[in-house]
Amino acid sequence: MTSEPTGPAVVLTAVATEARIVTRQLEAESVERTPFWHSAGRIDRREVVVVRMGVGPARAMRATAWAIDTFAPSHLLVCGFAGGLDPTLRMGTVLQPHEVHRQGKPPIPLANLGPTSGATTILSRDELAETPSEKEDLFRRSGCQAVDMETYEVASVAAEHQITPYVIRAISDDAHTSLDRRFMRLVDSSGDVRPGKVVTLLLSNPTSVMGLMRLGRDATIASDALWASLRHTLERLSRRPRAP
Ligand SMILES: C[C@H]1O[C@@H](n2cnc3c(N)ncnc32)[C@H](O)[C@@H]1O
Repeated sequence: MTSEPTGPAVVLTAVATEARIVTRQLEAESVERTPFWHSAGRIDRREVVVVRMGVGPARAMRATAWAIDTFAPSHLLVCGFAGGLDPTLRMGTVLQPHEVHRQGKPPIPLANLGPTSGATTILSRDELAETPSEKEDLFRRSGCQAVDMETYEVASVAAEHQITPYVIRAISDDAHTSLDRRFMRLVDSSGDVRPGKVVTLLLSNPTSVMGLMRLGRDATIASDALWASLRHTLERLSRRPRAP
């Protein structure tokens, strides 16, 4: 039996929109921008640090190593969006996968709060899964219900420190939806929206406003569901040290 770790719960996010879902609920004490944007404070009296890793596996590895070294977290959580691969999953569905997969590597188990309805797995890859046919193909080959770009690296770095992360992801683009690459360029590598790029896109392609509005609506549905699930998880964590 190890003694209960005293550090904060660290919530790892990729893009600014994901971080904001948590920071707007945080009684924040501090915000720092380097080496990774992070905000420390309290949610329901629990110490929480929200870290913005940026998008993709390389940043996820560096941010996870840095967060573990810096905060000695009592719990590590990954919170954000995912693409749906299973065609029955709808926009805003929240998943707490029990295992993360990556092509050519062994699956890594994830922490779970008690029995969940059905075993869910998530696939991490280097790129976005953009079109319905690409998602269908990934679903057939991997069997995973959802896809993202950071969870595998977070879990593998955490495992080196004997930590098993909790992963909470909401479907922001389901298996029937195409993600428009132009919209992803509106976000820089550290997960910030680039306002200049938004204006350029709208001027060069006025119809893109429809896509932007849909993206905004989908993100709102997913955000509300994600926060509800994260809060519930944080409440239940208080009775458990780290992870099984
Ligand atoms: C865009 C951000 O949200 C996650 N994400 C959301 N949708 C997808 C998708 N279709 N493919 C891959 N990653 C996705 C990634 O993890 C990334 O950080």
